[in-house]
Amino acid sequence: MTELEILGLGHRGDGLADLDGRAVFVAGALPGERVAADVAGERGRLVEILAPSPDRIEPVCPHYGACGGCVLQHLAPAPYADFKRRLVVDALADRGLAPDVEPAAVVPPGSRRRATFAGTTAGRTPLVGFTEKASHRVVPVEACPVSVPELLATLPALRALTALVGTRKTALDLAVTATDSGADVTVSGLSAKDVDRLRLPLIDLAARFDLARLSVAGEIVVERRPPVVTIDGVAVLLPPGGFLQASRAAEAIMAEAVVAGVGAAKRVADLYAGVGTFALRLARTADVTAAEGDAAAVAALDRAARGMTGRHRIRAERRDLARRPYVEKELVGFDAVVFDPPRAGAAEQAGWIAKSDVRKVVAVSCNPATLARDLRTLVDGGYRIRRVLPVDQFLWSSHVEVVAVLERG
Ligand SMILES: C[S@@+](CC[C@H](N)C(=O)[O-])C[C@H]1O[C@@H](n2cnc3c(N)ncnc32)[C@H](O)[C@@H]1O
Repeated sequence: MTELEILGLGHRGDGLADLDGRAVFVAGALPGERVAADVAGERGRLVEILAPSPDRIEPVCPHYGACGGCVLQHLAPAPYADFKRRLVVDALADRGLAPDVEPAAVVPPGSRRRATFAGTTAGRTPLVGFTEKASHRVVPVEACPVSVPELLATLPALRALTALVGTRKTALDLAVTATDSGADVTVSGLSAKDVDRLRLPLIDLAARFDLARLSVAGEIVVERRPPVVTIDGVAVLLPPGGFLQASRAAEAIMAEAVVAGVGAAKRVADLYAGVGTFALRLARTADVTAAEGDAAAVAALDRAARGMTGRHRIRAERRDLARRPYVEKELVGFDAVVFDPPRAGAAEQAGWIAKSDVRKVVAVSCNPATLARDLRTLVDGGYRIRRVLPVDQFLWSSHVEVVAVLERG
């Protein structure tokens, strides 16, 4: 057992101590605390809090600590929001960037509308929940203060589905989105053969639990109601397992920052557009070219765009932007570019934007490290960072979204 003084928080939310000149990370410990820990390598297992921080609070979730979903429920709201902001400040500083970073906008509890549960069995008992931190073990959950009630209301259906599938070596991935028309459930970890074997009971299960749609192993097994989400008043029919911002509240904050960042631009490129979270809003004031790699998302956006009235045109294009980014000459004529890539960022694409004459750029990202790399490229190309807004979409996790607005000159 070793006594440690906790000096700060690491970027995964663990307490950070210095032991004879080397860093030790202690999950559950807070800055300013003195703790006893079992240390192995760079990890310390918290055994006892000898002197607690005044910022320590009681976690709201009964599964906190066992479930690997949340890491910072024990930290008071103000230092917690500051931690999220610091993640962004530090990532930018690592690339030599020091713009003003606004306070993090934190979403309320109970606002997450999509989650991937894990389903397994213990004997014949189905267990549905989230996995433990750094392990495949499933921690069954009854509550999840992060999620909208509609997500939790699917737990009985997910348990019945897991029981129906029976014992397997690896847990099922049960992705659920709470849509305007009910739960959209997408199961992976099964084969087409499993679907053939279980088709009728799966259809029956979807009816019994009133699921809007159930897709398994890439196939829509039953669609009882089209799973629709409304984006800025436009109905979008979601493709199974397609991307959607995890919280409607976060989506609203991010979209407002994107629309304000684009400002009066009349021709906008929305790159990595998904089903149109930003494009549909931007089309209120601008012609939008929306590029996205996922064919089903492009089709959904195209269909939604055709259904809107009183807005500008959206041209939806399927394109792999990692292999075929918008190059300098294709960017001519756009007043603004929005890009919102996956975690790996948009290194190539940012390189081309940096060479372009586009006046305004809005970068949206769920990974501060790759965002910082891409912003560095843009700044080196002559852009100035006008705004950086961290958005805490993934409550009590160590993840953060960011919207950054840049302008040429
Ligand atoms: C973080 S999501 C953002 C989607 C959208 N902007 C939104 O807010 O809903 C990233 C999107 O990039 C798409 N994507 C991933 N890799 C891509 C690639 N190489 N080329 C084009 N799109 C890609 C994904 O399908 C996903 O829709």
